Amino acid sequence: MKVFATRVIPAAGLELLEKAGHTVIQWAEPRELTTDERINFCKESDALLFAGGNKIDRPLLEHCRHMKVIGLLSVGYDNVDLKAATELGIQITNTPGVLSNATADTAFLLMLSVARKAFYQHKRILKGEWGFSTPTANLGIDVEGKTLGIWGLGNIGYVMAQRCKAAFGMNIIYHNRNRNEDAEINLQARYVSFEELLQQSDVLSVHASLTHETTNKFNMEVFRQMKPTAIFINAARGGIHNETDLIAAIEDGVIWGAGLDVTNPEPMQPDNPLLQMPTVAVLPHIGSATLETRNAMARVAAENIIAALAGRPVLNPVNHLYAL
Ligand SMILES: NC(=O)C1=CN([C@@H]2O[C@H](COP(=O)(O)OP(=O)(O)OC[C@H]3O[C@@H](n4cnc5c(N)ncnc54)[C@H](O)[C@@H]3O)[C@@H](O)[C@H]2O)C=CC1
Ligand SMILES: O=C(O)C(=O)CO
Repeated sequence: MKVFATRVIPAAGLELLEKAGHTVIQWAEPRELTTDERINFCKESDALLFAGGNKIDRPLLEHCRHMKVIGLLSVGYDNVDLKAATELGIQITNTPGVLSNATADTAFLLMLSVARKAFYQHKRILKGEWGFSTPTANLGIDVEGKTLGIWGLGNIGYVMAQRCKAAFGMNIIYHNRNRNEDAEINLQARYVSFEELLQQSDVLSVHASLTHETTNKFNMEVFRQMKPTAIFINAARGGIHNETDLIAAIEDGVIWGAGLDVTNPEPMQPDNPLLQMPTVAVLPHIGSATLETRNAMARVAAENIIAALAGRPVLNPVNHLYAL
């Protein structure tokens, strides 16, 4: 059968699909597909492997109603209208677990980069501003022994907490939709209210999915409840924080700084004021972008598609999550 991939996909996934007898058509041009191109490819294909691009909305899904499955090359499913897909009988699958380590590593990298103003110091060197150093110049803040607050303690949040506990003996608090017993037992994580999370966290790392509940959650009213020394990390989705409020919060000293792997919109424009701030580190959504992880994600996405096309149950369905 014919599988259309919206980008060139990692070899591990391609090989699995081809070994299962499917023909994979990959969009290899360095530009976004037009709406008509997307519709035409979907009409001609039996499954879609969504590896990036514009939202899979109801109008596109109407052209995919003959498909058994759309496999996402991501764990996030906020870019799909799950309700429409479910109503049209199309299974949507994602790639949970295999990308947790790489994404948590990115959050960890951002945390240290902000605490030590690393991106800013790098830019100073590039501009020939190494200059005359003194004992009171270039000071960052320690994270050793401080309190890490995780908002959304699922797969990635757990690994971030684990890494911060092991490396820096950080005290872990969290707020989530449900309690996480593993984290409470193994990491001595303490469940707290959202308000307490804001008040107690020295580093607050966001790992919840983007939903109608989490959109714009971190706004000025929320930043004002945080410590003036707090570091805000978002390696989940840019829509969870309000960028205008984040800029103002850092400029006005409401919080210390921010590390972002995700922005709203993406890409962030080069003249964005966040990019000039000493206590800000921004990455271009590379959370899961390691060779090993992207191959693992491609394998999972391919296995889901192969199962659905063979009439077997898929491994990672997400249709049921649309009401959350
Ligand atoms: N930067 C990047 O490249 C990547 C970003 N992500 C993002 O990270 C998110 C999390 O991924 P996983 O940890 O694998 O998902 P997960 O489903 O294991 O964890 C998400 C957690 O957030 C919690 N949550 C959801 N809504 C909440 C709310 N309103 N209040 C409190 N907690 C809430 C859930 O209960 C769950 O425990 C994904 O949805 C995706 O958007 C994922 C992978 C890579
Ligand atoms: O998996 C996701 O949700 C991503 O953002 C990219 O890996």
